[in-house]
Amino acid sequence: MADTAQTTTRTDPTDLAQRSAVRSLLRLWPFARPVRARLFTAAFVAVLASCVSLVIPLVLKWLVDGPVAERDPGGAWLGGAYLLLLGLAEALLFGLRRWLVARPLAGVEAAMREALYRHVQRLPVSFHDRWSSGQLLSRGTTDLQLLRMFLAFPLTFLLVNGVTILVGGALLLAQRWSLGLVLLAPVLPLMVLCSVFEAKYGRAARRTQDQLGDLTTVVEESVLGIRIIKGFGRHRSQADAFRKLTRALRTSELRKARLLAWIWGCNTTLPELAIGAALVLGTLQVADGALSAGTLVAFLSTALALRWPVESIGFLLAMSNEAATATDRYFEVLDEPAVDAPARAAAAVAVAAAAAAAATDTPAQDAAAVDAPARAAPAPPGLVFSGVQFRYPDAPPDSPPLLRDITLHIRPGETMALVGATGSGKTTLTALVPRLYDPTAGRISLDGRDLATLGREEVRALVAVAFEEPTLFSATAAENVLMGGEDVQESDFRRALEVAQADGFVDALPEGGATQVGEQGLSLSGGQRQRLALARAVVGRPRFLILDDPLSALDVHTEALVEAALRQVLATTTALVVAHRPSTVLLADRVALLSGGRITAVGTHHALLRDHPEYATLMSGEGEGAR
Ligand SMILES: Nc1ncnc2c1ncn2[C@@H]1O[C@H](COP(=O)(O)OP(=O)(O)OP(=O)(O)O)[C@@H](O)[C@H]1O
Repeated sequence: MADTAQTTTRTDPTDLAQRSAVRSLLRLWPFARPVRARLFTAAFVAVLASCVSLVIPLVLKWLVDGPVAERDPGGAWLGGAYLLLLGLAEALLFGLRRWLVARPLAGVEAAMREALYRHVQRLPVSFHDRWSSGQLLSRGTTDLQLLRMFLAFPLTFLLVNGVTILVGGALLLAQRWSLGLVLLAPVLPLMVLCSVFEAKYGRAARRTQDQLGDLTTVVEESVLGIRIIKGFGRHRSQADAFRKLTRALRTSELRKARLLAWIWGCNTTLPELAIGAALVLGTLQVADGALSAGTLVAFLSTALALRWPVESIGFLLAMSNEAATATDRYFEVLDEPAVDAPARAAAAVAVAAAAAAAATDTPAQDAAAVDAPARAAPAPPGLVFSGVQFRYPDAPPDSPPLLRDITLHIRPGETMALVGATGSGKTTLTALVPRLYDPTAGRISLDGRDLATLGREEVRALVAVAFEEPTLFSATAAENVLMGGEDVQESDFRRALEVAQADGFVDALPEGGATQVGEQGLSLSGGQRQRLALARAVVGRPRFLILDDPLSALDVHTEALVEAALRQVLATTTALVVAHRPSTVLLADRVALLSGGRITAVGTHHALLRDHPEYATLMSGEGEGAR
């Protein structure tokens, strides 16, 4: 998984070189827009606070040249009071800034997280095949935290520091232009150094954040696969993989720390040298009587007040770069096209092309050659596959399609068993019906309606599925079942439990249906999980039921009970059931044999046993690929 993540989510170094942090960060605007008033007010308040701090040196100048020089204690007390008030005002303004942004920015982070989650849910399964869960998790957690921190801190303070440095620089020049020039001498070299730093840090930040995603994947897999790890004694190899990744991450973090230390050093040393030089020159000028002591104090106080804004630019740039990287990573997911719209639009275009071609008999017919005949004729009721072809998006382009010219008609109310060797594509074929993937050619129709033109909601209302690997969520047993249908009644719930022979064990759970089944339902046995998944599939009384070997983890006795109950459900629905064993096949009215990517035979179990040696071998469990 970690490897997958590396190949699918790493950014090309040339992309990084061309990447502009500002352009990346500008993409945050739609999310920040609703709180823009607060953000702008907070920035204004912070600029005001910073300017207040620059007034302090001017009061000092007045204090030193006035009351102190004239030995006026009353004036000195007054000066002290002014300084205290200015300090207090600065602190209050900064406090106000923080109050202004804290709550709205938590809202921005939540909205971005919600948008990401919603979008991830709508992304095609092929996206999830490519992306590791850790990379998605780290985008939804660490990256979004970085973005909130950027909006709260560097975004404001880069502006505040910029304004402070400009105003402070003007004050320095106004107080003593020759000393001001000495002090501002490092500005140009620092700007060059900062831009070099920014480019290098951007690359290091990207690497670190990707590595963090890989690490999250390994941790997640280790937690979910703890039984396998313990069962096979794989602690050491898992620990080695983890250590390798943590070391790589540590190296990247150290590189970032080194870069930060380097820019911090430059941002501290060069201004300090300039202040030192200005101090020496200023003292000589005071000694010569060319400069008042108060002006020198004010000058140096202003210079010292500018120290923090200059020094902090390094880490503000670092945080901004990390935020730009986090934005890129966030939008890499958000920019992925979601399932429904394009597929439906494409289908509509193809249907229109076929209809137009059929009407005019123009060359457009060739363009829609694969689909046109199937689309022109209305499909009969039931579940119909017409010339369906499928290739996984990540399969090599020169490889033959996994499914080719699949043509199959499951009549309304009929149950069709799908039999084939391991890896022949049975699961893939069933995955096309709930539109987990769309066929690369051909058409599937449900009661005459083209599947490609149906929205997710419509497909979900018509089709229910139970996969071989039953997935449960960390919720109660009842919630896991009820998510299989809309507006499900208590009576439907009990019926579904009975059909799946799950009522006995669910009632025996400490809190019955209200018992939490734990992450992935791991607190239940494999057979219990499968029965709950089956109950979920039948609870909504779907018109079309897709079962992928749903009885494989049941003991012989329970399997017989579930089969008996399933027969009743199958009698009222149109079903496609992947079957590996004769007992499951016997639930079906007819059987389709999938071989070499095609349906090579359709008939009753007994007829196929008699006429098709391949089928007989599969059912006897003798074939190499049979299960
Ligand atoms: N997401 C995917 N991306 C690329 N190839 C895949 C993907 N999922 C499955 N395949 C490949 O497609 C082929 C068919 O897999 P599928 O799971 O449909 O077979 P199956 O007949 O259901 O097998 P089994 O009986 O073992 O469950 C396999 O060679 C598999 O490696």
